[in-house]
Amino acid sequence: MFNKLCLIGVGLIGGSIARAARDRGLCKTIVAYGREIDLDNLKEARRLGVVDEYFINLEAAVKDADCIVIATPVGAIEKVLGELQPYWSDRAVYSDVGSTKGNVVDAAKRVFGSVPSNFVPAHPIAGAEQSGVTASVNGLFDDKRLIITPVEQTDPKATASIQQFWQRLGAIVSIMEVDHHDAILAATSHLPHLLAFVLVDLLGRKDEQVEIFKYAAGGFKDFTRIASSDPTMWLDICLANRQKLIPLIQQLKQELDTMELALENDDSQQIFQTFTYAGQARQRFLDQLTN
Ligand SMILES: NC(=O)c1ccc[n+]([C@@H]2O[C@H](COP(=O)([O-])OP(=O)(O)OC[C@H]3O[C@@H](n4cnc5c(N)ncnc54)[C@H](O)[C@@H]3O)[C@@H](O)[C@H]2O)c1
Ligand SMILES: O=C(O)C(=O)C[C@]1(C(=O)O)C=C[C@@H](O)C=C1
Repeated sequence: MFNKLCLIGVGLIGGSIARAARDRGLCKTIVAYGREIDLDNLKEARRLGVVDEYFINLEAAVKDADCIVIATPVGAIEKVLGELQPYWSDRAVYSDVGSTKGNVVDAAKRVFGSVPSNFVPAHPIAGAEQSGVTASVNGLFDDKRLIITPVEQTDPKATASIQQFWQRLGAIVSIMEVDHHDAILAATSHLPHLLAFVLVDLLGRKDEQVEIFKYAAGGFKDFTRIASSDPTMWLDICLANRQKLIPLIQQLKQELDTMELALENDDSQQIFQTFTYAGQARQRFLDQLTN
């Protein structure tokens, strides 16, 4: 599909894109760009054969690349776009994988005046709590969703090219408005991560934390897996999407208040109804996953 794929940032997601692209023979050459502080990770990416070559010089990295994917934390994307601007090529298609899209589109507007027609914002809804190229895996995107959020200026040909790329990487592609993407993902990804971080923070500060964790098992482990996620990545996501996240935190506080009151009043009906409805709603989610 592409002659040269350049990944700006080759961590869990960038590395998994490279692996899938290689597996499926989608690109002749795959290279990565990183900063000097990323050198160990870049060397590891080369050693593992995830990329053919790595660069700490951006001009050399993007030279002759016909697809450039930004796979850094979302807080770094504006800086990366600024650095890419002098080498921006009309012959290439550009994309990103950031977990939030509004801030990426705003960053592109600030850097370029308007979103370049060959920049196609995208977000794979697949990942893990680990980071770095050593956490990258083959098949991460197989049958997983990927959302593309083109804007008015986006060239339909560039959108089609990124759509085809992700389909051939194994993903199920949807197209969505930027704002809608951020609202949906705030609910199903950003709020749960914030909750997991806050719960473990609360328990981890208690005097009896050693004992608490000693007797914690599956339920706690399942609920808190995502609290092991990278703090920088999640700081960036939560700040970038705070407008959508804050109203959800407020609704959650109300729901917790309702539950507290129900417990105080021994209101079994209210508690049972909530638990039953939640179980049914989760079943609908599971059914959708398998269909
Ligand atoms: N981890 C997930 O589950 C997941 C899922 C979907 C999307 N995302 C999004 O994908 C992006 C990457 O996440 P990840 O999990 O691969 O993170 P990661 O930490 O594994 O990889 C990010 C890489 O970017 C590099 N980097 C950071 N700043 C840079 C800069 N200014 N210039 C060049 N390189 C830089 C880092 O050295 C690192 O190798 C994030 O925007 C994240 O929101 C993550
Ligand atoms: O499974 C995980 O550990 C993830 O964090 C993956 C997950 C999520 O489902 O919330 C995290 C962030 C992404 O933007 C997309 C997917």
